[in-house]
Amino acid sequence: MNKGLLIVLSGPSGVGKGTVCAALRQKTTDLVYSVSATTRSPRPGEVDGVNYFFKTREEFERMIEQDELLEWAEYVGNYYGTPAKFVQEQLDQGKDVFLEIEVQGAMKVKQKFPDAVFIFLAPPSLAELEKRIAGRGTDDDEVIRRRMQVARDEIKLMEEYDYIVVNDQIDCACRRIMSIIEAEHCRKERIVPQLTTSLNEVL
Ligand SMILES: Nc1nc2c(ncn2[C@@H]2O[C@H](COP(=O)(O)OP(=O)(O)O)[C@@H](O)[C@H]2O)c(=O)[nH]1
Ligand SMILES: Nc1ncnc2c1ncn2[C@@H]1O[C@H](COP(=O)(O)OP(=O)(O)O)[C@@H](O)[C@H]1O
Repeated sequence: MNKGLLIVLSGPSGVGKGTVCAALRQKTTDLVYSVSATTRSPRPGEVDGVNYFFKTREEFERMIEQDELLEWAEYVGNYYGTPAKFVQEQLDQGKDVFLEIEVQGAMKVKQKFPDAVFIFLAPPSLAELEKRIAGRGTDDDEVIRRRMQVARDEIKLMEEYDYIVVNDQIDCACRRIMSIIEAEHCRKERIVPQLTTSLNEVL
């Protein structure tokens, strides 16, 4: 078992993962956020090394070959992946690491880190999801159509997750995620090994 908690948040495009993560960042100081590598072009305002590490396809494929990624996936025509070294270093230091990734990648993390915590951020409805993707104004009609198609398949995998948080309101979704993390820290599998020293007379 890792010293820190690995928390994986997934959910369909447009459900509000980025928005909820930004709100979580403001409310929590004790989570470390992994920065992914991607071949997608930066959106206005996105900064290399902050939002993503922006890579060419050749650079990304080299990272795959050199086993630098904890997981990776191809999503709507682009590669996305989690740099492994940073995540492992933080977990080894006892830090809780937060990954915001799509569903195929989350399933790969599940194979490598069975004790990670998997949270699915669900939309209140498909109509609301489409409204949010379109309302964001970053994708053309064809990309919106493809993201909605992928979303249907992603929602089918919801059962594979430990927790489902409906993103009806940003603050409520954040509160639920923070409660899940808090509860996971109290799981006996995690806490008993830490208590064996302090409670050694009875344990
Ligand atoms: N597997 C995997 N998915 C990622 C990673 N980073 C981001 N994603 C996911 O890739 C999808 C597309 O991300 P992006 O292009 O930023 O669009 P948006 O999140 O839908 O606004 C989202 O579902 C992200 O959660 C990663 O490192 N690995
Ligand atoms: N709870 C919510 N209620 C209404 N709109 C939301 C909510 N959460 C996010 N949004 C909006 O939905 C759109 C998509 O959110 P975003 O965070 O970009 O999604 P994702 O990262 O999952 O693709 C944004 O315009 C955002 O402001």
